[in-house]
Amino acid sequence: HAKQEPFHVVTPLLESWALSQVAGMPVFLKCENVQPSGSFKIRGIGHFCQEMAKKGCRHLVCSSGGNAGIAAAYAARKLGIPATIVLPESTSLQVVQRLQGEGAEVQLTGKVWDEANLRAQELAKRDGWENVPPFDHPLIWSHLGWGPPSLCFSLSPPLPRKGHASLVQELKAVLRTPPGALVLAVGGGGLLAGVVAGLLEVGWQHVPIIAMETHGAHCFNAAITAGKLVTLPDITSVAKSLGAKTVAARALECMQVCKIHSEVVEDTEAVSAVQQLLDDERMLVEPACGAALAAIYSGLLRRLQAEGCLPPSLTSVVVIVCGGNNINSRELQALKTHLGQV
Ligand SMILES: COC[C@H](NCc1c(COP(=O)(O)O)cnc(C)c1O)C(=O)O
Repeated sequence: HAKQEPFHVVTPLLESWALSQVAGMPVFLKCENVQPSGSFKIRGIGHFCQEMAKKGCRHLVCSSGGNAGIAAAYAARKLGIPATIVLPESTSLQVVQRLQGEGAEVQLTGKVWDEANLRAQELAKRDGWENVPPFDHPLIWSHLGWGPPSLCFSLSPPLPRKGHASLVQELKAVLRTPPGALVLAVGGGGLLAGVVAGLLEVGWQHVPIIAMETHGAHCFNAAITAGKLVTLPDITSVAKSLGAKTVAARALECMQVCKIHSEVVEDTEAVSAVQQLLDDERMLVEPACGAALAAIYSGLLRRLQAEGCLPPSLTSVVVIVCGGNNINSRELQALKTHLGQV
């Protein structure tokens, strides 16, 4: 096999004057919203699909809240492999049309991602298709995960970073010195696991991570509080792309490797952050991404510093703008009306 180029692109790291004013320190935005599939997902999903194609996979099936599905459909088209994407019935027409535009077959089933995932697993079993996990697999993070992260990440040879971990390699190439903190959103925990893999790889495992969720999709925070994996009764947040009811086990294991602050914001704060990023930087992202931005816009970062959870002065903070396709101007207006934000 000739060396296959990854399907993701190197994304801009934008120093945001507006967000730096709000935070009182330099804020860098890692703009994963400009990935070809509309979110960071293509990093891990693209790598997974390329590995499956090498093994002769003949049909991909992926369950998704939308963005992993679009990444899988995009990768499948590039690989010339048929793809079936299974999503919750609440999936927007915009996402369904994008998936069909990528040539994928779309099946809508269940109220939340977990139910769509059961259907995808059935199809994979019945038809011998390869199931592309949206967040819970070492190839998505970029590692053949066996044993605790500290063991498997340190023992393995320094590989060219693939998967979601490739994002951290790009941060190192641009920043050279580590940021004071790194902010990201958590749904099933794949982005978190990939970023931790990348931080270990570049020797930045001491950089604190602020792991953001919205209330009603806070499966990671609930697991930390319980000290074990727990399953939320339902997903009640508007940030449907964070809508996994149980976080990946690897996300909890990452607590042993990096300093992770798990924080939960309200839907109103996440949607308000979406609006503020649009006004400040002229980029429109999903409420799932707004959850990460709310760490700055809601004053949470400053609060963590005031409470001594973070150093009082930080050289900089990187926010992963994860992007997402489940949004447009009409949907943003509908969300604001639904949440009582004029
Ligand atoms: C139900 O959905 C899970 C997954 N979305 C995950 C997701 C996340 C969280 O990433 P994770 O923690 O799941 O790796 C953040 N930001 C955006 C825009 C996302 O789409 C999906 O698309 O299937």
